[in-house]
Amino acid sequence: MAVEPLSQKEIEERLSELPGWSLDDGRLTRAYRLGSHFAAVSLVVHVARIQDELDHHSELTLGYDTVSLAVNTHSAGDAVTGLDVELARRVEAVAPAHGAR
Ligand SMILES: C[C@H](O)[C@H](O)[C@H]1CNC2=NC(N)=NC(=O)C2=N1
Repeated sequence: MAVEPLSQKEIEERLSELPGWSLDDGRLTRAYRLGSHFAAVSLVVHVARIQDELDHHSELTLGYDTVSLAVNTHSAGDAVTGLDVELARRVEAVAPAHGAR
């Protein structure tokens, strides 16, 4: 299935419903802070499962108590698409249960 790049306006509309997410250097990005290193690892594992389910993968970075994501769609020429928004929404839905803020 071909995925189309979102326009700048479409990206801004989607971002208005994703607090904490922004467009940075052509990718949707968000950094979370967790309550411990183990909580951060746990969120990474959960995100990895979501990414495999969606077959869509961010650059996912683990710090001591931080988890950062940056994603665009390689198959759409590294544009931001609905797949990136879907991944962001799915991660937002589970992050609070890990104590992410
Ligand atoms: C073969 C596999 O489905 C593709 O390489 C998928 C995997 N994950 C992906 N992730 C992202 N961010 N963009 C892609 O185009 C992409 N393609």
